[in-house]
Amino acid sequence: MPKIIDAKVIVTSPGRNFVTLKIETEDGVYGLGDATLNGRELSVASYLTDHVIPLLIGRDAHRIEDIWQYLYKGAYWRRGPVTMSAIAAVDTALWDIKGKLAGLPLYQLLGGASRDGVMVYGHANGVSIDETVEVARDYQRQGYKAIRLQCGVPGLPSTYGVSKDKMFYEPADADLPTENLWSTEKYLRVVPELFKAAREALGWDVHLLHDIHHRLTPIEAGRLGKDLEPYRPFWLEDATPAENQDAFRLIRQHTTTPLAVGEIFNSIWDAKHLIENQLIDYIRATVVHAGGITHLRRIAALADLYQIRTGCHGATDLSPVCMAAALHFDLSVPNFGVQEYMRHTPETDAVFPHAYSFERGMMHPGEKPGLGVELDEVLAAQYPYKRAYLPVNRLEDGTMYNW
Ligand SMILES: O=C(O)[C@@H](O)[C@@H](O)[C@H](O)[C@H](O)CO
Ligand SMILES: [Mg+2]
Repeated sequence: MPKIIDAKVIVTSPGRNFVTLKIETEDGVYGLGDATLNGRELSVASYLTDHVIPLLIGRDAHRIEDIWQYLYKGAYWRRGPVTMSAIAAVDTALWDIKGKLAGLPLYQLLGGASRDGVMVYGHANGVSIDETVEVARDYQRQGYKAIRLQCGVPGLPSTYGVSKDKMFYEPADADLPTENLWSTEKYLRVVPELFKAAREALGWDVHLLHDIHHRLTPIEAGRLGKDLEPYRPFWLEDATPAENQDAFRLIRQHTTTPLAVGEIFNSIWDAKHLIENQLIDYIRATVVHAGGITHLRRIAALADLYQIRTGCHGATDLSPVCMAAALHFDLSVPNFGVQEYMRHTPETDAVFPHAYSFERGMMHPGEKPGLGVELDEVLAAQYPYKRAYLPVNRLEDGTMYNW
């Protein structure tokens, strides 16, 4: 058996923080797993170093399911983003090891390719409608088949999704949380105008998406969904906070615009009611925050029974290790929908050399055994951890709100 003899956590910040688990086996094969939890990174690093790594030493790296169950059931305290990101990192690293030992890219172990490539969506943003549409046009020229549109809201100094750098979006931008202002009324006026302008400029042969980022009540989301129907959006993302899964029923009663949710979900229990009641169309749970490849496959299998497709989260805080894992999953899973792709900076890509590639709107995980991602530890050591928080949001009267 490939016995686990060592494991360690590597924290590096090549432009942003990443937490990576590296597991080594007796025969010199190692695997990597992403454990990055944006703005709360060191809690997962500690969970792994102090509480998980001692449990791994001496185990058979091939027993992925058993180790998953051991860490999930054995903790007694189930679920939660810290626990599930830590379990995800172990799970991903073990799949990487299994692929390397088999001499096969991971997607082959997951049943082989179900498609030729993975459709991804890019994040087009600008302070104004015109600027956003111009950036979207640029994505279209690069061959993107799906584009998410986010623009500034007139009257608000800043909002989710709009960045100074048009190529790289990074919300965790400060040593203490940046405070943003929010007005639902102002926002609801601008988004239909944005979609109208985008359809006029880009035509109908491109999928257009939008992220509400948890900011509307169900009835407000129903109204936005209805207002956008003439422009046929591919999806509306995170329309309302999903702690109350039944909130999505109210949105559904008012619009046929497809709904996507789940980037902050950490287990199948967060999605069970949404899926079984067909309250959503796309499930956005991803490898690192939802218990790894093993658990994500379980979520996708449940979703498939209800014709719900996958749309994995893929922002910059999901490391190239997670991106690679997601692409192997996407290529193999029967009910794939789309994959988010926010480019990493060249500094990040240099620390994590990888086999996955992008061409004309489609991505492929590559043919290297395992995940096909490396971690240059010498380079990583040059970028020490730097505290960085996600922003917070307040209404114009100062009330704390959802970011
Ligand atoms: O869909 C997305 O990409 C977002 O909602 C993210 O930018 C999200 O804000 C970050 O990943 C938070 O860490
Ligand atoms: Mg989102």
